[in-house]
Amino acid sequence: MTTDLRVLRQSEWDRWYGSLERAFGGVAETGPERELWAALTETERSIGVWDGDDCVGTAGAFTFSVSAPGGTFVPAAGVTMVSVAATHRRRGILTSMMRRQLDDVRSWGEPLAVLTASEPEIYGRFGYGIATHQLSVAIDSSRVRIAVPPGGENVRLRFVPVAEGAEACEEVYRRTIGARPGMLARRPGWERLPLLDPPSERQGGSPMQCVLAERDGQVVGYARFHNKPDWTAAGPEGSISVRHVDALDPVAYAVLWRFLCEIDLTSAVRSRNRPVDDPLLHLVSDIRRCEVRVRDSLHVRLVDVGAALEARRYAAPVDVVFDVDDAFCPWNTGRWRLTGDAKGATCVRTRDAAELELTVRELGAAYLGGVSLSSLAGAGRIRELRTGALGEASVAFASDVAPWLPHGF
Ligand SMILES: CC(=O)SCCNC(=O)CCNC(=O)[C@H](O)C(C)(C)COP(=O)(O)OP(=O)(O)OC[C@H]1O[C@@H](n2cnc3c(N)ncnc32)[C@H](O)[C@@H]1OP(=O)(O)O
Repeated sequence: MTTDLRVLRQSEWDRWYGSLERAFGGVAETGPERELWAALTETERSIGVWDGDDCVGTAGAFTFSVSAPGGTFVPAAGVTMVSVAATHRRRGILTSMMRRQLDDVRSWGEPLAVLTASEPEIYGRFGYGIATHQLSVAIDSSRVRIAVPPGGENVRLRFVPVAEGAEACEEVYRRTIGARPGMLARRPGWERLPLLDPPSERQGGSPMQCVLAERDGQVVGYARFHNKPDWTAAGPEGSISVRHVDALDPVAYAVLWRFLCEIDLTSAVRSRNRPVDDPLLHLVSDIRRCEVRVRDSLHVRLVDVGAALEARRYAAPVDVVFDVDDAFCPWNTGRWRLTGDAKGATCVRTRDAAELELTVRELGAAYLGGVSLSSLAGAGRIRELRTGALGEASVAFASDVAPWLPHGF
């Protein structure tokens, strides 16, 4: 069997996307979802694998800018829409697409590739490391109270139609992204993504509802959610499924969570994607009645080790020589001296003795400051060759605020 791997043509998009949909189970998306993904697909950065007229492999790459420790933004390829037809699985088609894609990303000059994985086991072999995690929380809101700091009485909440509130919500999002690593600066068109409201995302609940938080007439936060009514012999047991909560200050944030937890006729509030250091964890009266689960979120791949490590800032002065092994992108393999602090960094090739030995996966995992180098070393994934180098680098790589990817792509 011979297959043809090539850049996607606009005229092929429908067949290409249909092949992707089938690989994810074959349940067709709604019209608005399909239309949005068609508009967002960057065909010239996407590849398809064809067996005759049949599309048997898909992979896309969005043009992203990802927030990094120190408040910088790093150009990144947002790897997406990866699939191989079930009829053609496990004969190397994914590997061939990853090969082509990482070569392309390198030629585009983007130091990073990032993705969210359908299964976390798939991408490590291509040099991706798990850099951010997310919490899912299920709050027993019949028992848990939310503590609001002083000033809550000055925050006014009001329902607005989702479309009417969209611009104000997007502005709040825009103002929050620099504060956490791992967030995406949304390019024009992407503001439509959080407004998608397909039944598959509603957890059996209502269409998306939107509440704005305002102070002195200014929007300072918002919550979007679904309300799922339920009745038992004992009375109402409705639940709230949170889609988004963002606020510009702690008071507005707490007021929004209190609102979500106190909606009449409901006794549970669930959210599938919160930061691992979400202040919510400190607002609740009873953490044991908030089921919390952690999972992987953004996987990061350093496509150009030198450029990537220079593009972020460091929490403490660091001067360390890494010996990097990168089997899939050998141009990264070798010794690199990173010298940096909170103001900037250089990362250049060196012949000096190596101080830390690792693979490019560990650098990807630690890149956004949410996974510590010491923790990776504890798992035997990093070798310290100069005593003290690990601790110094680990402190420097850390981020005060946990990195977080607020939405998939
Ligand atoms: C960023 C995203 O879009 S994530 C979405 C990924 N897509 C999906 O999950 C859709 C359903 N699955 C698929 O389409 C396919 O099974 C894919 C894309 C995951 C894998 O495609 P394939 O062409 O079968 O992979 P390929 O043959 O190149 O496998 C390469 C290696 O990865 C391994 N591998 C592939 N898929 C998986 C998996 N799901 N779990 C664990 N290992 C895997 C293979 O065993 C192989 O290992 P080896 O090199 O040690 O032999």
